[in-house]
Amino acid sequence: MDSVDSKDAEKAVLTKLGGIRDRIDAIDNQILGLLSERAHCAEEVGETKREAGEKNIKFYRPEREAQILRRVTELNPGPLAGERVTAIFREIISSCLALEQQIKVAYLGPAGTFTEAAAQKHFGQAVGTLPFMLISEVFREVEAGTADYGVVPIENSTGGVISHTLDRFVSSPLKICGEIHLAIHQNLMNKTKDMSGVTRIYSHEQSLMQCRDWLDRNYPGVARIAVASNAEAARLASEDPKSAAIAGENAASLYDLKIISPHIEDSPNNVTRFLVIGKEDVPASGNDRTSILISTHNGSGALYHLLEPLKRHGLDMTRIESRPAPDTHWDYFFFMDLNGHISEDAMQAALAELDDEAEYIRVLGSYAKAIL
Ligand SMILES: O=C(O)C(=O)C[C@]1(C(=O)O)C=C[C@@H](O)C=C1
Repeated sequence: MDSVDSKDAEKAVLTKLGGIRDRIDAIDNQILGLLSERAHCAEEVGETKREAGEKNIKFYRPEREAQILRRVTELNPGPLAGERVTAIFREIISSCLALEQQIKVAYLGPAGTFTEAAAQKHFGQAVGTLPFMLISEVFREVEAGTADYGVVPIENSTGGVISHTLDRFVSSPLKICGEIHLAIHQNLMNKTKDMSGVTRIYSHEQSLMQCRDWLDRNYPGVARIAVASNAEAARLASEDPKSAAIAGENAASLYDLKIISPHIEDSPNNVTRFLVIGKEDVPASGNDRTSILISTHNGSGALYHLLEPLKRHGLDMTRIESRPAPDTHWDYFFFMDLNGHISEDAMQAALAELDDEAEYIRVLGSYAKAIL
């Protein structure tokens, strides 16, 4: 191609791009107009809720949000992935909710942890988030009303259950208002991107466990040091060139660290489940889970008697965990997750029978199942 031809070709590309960009500008104008219209609707919803003057007005409606997100994901014609569409609509709803009320969400910190990422995934960027260093502090802040909701980890697909969270439910009056599933990607990071002089790798014990095989293969001689959180690990690595950290991308950008090896978790399906805790009961969304806390007398067939009514009423139990009771009165508490909502007939009938059978039973919450 001579230079005249190549100039013509370049011009043609620019003309074509210019045309497409004009279309994008026109679409953006429409999106902006529609966003503004939606935001006005949210303001109207807020005013209507205020006018209704209920004592405990619920501006945040997790069941409604779940329905919206499921609907748009189902309708999504592509080519954007469902997960991307959900994330975009989450932010729209988050910004609309902020027009109604500024809610505060406490989470297991510090900033840069996966729990922060989970809180942002669920509530969007327009809510105020407050980090606390202990799971019990997150519960306390919500119980005291300093925060409206809390986000705490409950289980990881590799590391198992987070017993601090389960145990806290035994003494707390709080309810479970939602769940969040977050794909966890662990990354090896340090200040220089050079591992030659590194003698220590810091991380949370759960993260070290999730990367154990990878570390055995790649850094068998480097000491692994468990610290309070991944973010703390990143902070330590940012202050010491002889150390590295295993943490999420949030922590890398927060502490200005460079990622040496991304996605080093042993299991490609490494997911952590988080719970949203609050003071309210959540109405049914159409695809819900119910968590209960139950204890029974010790004795032969005790657990069978708890499970039998569930089977008879056709309820699926998706998880059962046992924890020792904090006093000697009962031996064990069981945490059960059941498919369905407390307002459904089968659930009510089964729980009424369990109430007769059990020493103690409490519904921790019925809430929408996690969305993407
Ligand atoms: O439908 C409501 O109740 C609203 O407040 C509107 C809206 C939304 O933007 O769609 C905002 C916040 C709620 O958590 C749920 C939905």
